[in-house]
Amino acid sequence: MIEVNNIKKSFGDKVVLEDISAVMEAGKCNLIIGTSGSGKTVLTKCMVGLFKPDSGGVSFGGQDMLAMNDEERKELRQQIGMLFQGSALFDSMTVEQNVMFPLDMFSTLSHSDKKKRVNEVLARVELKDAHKKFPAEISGGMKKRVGIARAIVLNPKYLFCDEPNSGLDPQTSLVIDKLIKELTQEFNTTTIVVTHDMNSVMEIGDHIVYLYQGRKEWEGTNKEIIFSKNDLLNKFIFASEFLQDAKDMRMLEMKGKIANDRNMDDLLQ
Ligand SMILES: Nc1ncnc2c1ncn2[C@@H]1O[C@H](COP(=O)(O)OP(=O)(O)OP(=O)(O)O)[C@@H](O)[C@H]1O
Repeated sequence: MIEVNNIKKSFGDKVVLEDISAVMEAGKCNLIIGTSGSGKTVLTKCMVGLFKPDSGGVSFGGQDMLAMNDEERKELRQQIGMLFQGSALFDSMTVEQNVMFPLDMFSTLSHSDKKKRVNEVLARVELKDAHKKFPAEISGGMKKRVGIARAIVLNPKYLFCDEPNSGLDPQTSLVIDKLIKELTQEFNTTTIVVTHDMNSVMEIGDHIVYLYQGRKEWEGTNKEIIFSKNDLLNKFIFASEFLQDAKDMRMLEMKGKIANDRNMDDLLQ
C-alpha cells in the first residue's frame, strides 16, 4: 500500500499539486486520471521520489519515504518497477539485454541465473522468440511487453505504469491492460497506472483518483464512476456525446433492473 499525504508542489508561482492525499491499495490497479496538465505525472514523480514535494509526504508500506536514509531509499527503489511512457527501451540493446538491465544494476545473481530470470519474465509476458531482437524490430505492443518484463524482473512490490496504452490500438491496449491486471493480482503489487484511457478505467480501475487542475476532485471504483454526480468528472469521462448516450442507456438499464428486482421481491413476499 502507498499513502500519499497532503502533497503540495509548485514550480515557481505555479501551483501544480494542491494538498493531495490518497491511498493506493495493494493487489489493486490504482488509476490516476485527469486532463492534460492536471498534475498526474508530477504526482507520480513525487511518489517515486523523482520530485521532492514542497510539503506532505509518501509512505510505502507505512514507511515515510522522506524519513528514509540512503540505504533504505535504495532498497525501496529496487522494489519499484516502472513502465515508462513510450516504453523507453534502450535502442542499442536487444530485448534480452533491456530486460536484464535492472538485474545487472541491482542484483548479485550469476549471469546464468539472470538469464533464467529474463527467460521467465519474457515467457510470462508471452514474448518467447524476441530475445535477440532490437526494439526497432518489434511492434509497439511487443515493446510494451518488454517494458513490462523489465519492470517486473526484480519482483517489485510497487508497479508504476505511465500511460501504458499510448500509441496502441484498442485491441492491443486491452491485452496490455489485462496483463497489468493479472500481474497485479498474481504478485500482489500495488500498481499505479496513469491514463486518459476510459477503456482502461472500466477494465482495470479497481481504484481511481481523478485530478483536476492539481486537486483531487474525486476518488472511487470503476463501478462508482459511471454513477458519479461530480460534474467535472462527468465532463472528463463522458467527453463524447456517444458516451453520454451510453451512460443514459446504462442508467435506464439499471433502473429497469432495480424495478424488476423489486417486483420479484414483491412476488416473493
Ligand atoms: N519540471 C517542471 N517544471 C515546471 N513546470 C512543470 C514541470 N513538470 C510539470 N510542470 C507543470 O505542471 C503541470 C502538470 O504537469 P503534468 O505533466 O503532471 O500533467 P499531466 O496531468 O501528467 O499531463 P499529461 O496528461 O499531458 O501528461 C503542467 O502545467 C506542467 O507544465
